[in-house]
Amino acid sequence: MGGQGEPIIRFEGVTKRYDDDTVVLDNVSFEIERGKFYTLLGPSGCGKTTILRLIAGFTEPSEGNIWLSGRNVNRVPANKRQVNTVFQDYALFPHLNVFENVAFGLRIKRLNKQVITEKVREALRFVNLAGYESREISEMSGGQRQRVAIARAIVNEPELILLDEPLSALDLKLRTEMQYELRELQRSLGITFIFVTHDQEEALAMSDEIFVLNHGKIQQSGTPIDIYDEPINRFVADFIGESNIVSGTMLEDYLVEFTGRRFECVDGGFRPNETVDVIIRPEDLEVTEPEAGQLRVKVDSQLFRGVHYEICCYDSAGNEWLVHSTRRVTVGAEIGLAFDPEAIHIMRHGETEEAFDKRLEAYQGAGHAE
Ligand SMILES: Nc1ncnc2c1ncn2[C@@H]1O[C@H](COP(=O)(O)OP(=O)(O)OP(=O)(O)O)[C@@H](O)[C@H]1O
Repeated sequence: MGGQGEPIIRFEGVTKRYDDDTVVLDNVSFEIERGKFYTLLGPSGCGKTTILRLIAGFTEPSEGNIWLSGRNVNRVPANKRQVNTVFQDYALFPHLNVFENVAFGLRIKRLNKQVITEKVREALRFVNLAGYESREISEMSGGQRQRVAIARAIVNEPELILLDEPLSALDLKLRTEMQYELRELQRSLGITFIFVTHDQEEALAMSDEIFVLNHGKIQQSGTPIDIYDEPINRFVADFIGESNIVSGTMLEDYLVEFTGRRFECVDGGFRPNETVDVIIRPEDLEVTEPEAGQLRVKVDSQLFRGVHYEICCYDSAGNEWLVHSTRRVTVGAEIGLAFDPEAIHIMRHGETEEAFDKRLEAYQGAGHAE
């Protein structure tokens, strides 16, 4: 096994192609550090499960290399890898009780009886299921089954646990509880978790690092705050939360034009007069009197959402603006919308992280600060 500084997983130019030549992962490279909670986030079919299957060894890359703790595992079978997977349907054995489900892997390893009992009890304590040892799986609720599946993974003391949409079968309340519990469990065990979900709120709440995927490519990776605050392209901005996205022109560094007006912003590094996507989050727009805002819009509809009103408006060019405001407005009225330069996020249309990094490097190389 590699040293502490070594990433636990490294993908280098990994492409996965199926027989009919469909490319489901396209030249993907990333590193996973030890002891963190990672999330693979993206819409259905974007390649999340394929990445987990490649890590676990259930499938091989068509091109590129995969390293686990510094060792190339391209041809290493699943049972020779120190990886445990928690599947969406938990894949528990219905004919075995809770204890035997958790003990299964240890029995295969032929550990002695007393060691098995101790380890299973400890794993069940960790997931708050002490006392449930002799229960049948059919007598357990969805959330409890989920915990059994996790106990079964952690009892093997793996360095890495892969979780493929493990919360998707649970109702909203239980799901939120389990999100919290899983996060706490990962922190206290210090094991690397790689969690797959298509739910952006879940990803934001749980992760140290998120990889946003689309069409077999990593669109952006970073902390939840990085990804939420500085989405790299229209896809990420849209996928990660509600956003207002309009077309604009970058006139020069820190000056952008959209809706026929010029606005100061905090982004640079674009070509003069480059067409860009301009993004402003609904919560960054403030409702003002019509003449006091930078934008003048007409209110089309308003919904009460508990913590705020969700207001849908249109400007005179026909652009839709979604606003989250604690202030109630009148449908049909004209209002103003105010925002800070920091609230304006500028993106090159369809730009990937790789292209973004190159652009930023060139920009900084030309003597600009970030
Ligand atoms: N054995 C296979 N043969 C051919 N195509 C496959 C195979 N397995 C997966 N695919 C295709 O690969 C693509 C990516 O699948 P994958 O399961 O990785 O997506 P996902 O992001 O996990 O989606 P979901 O959220 O729906 O589970 C899909 O278009 C899928 O149809």
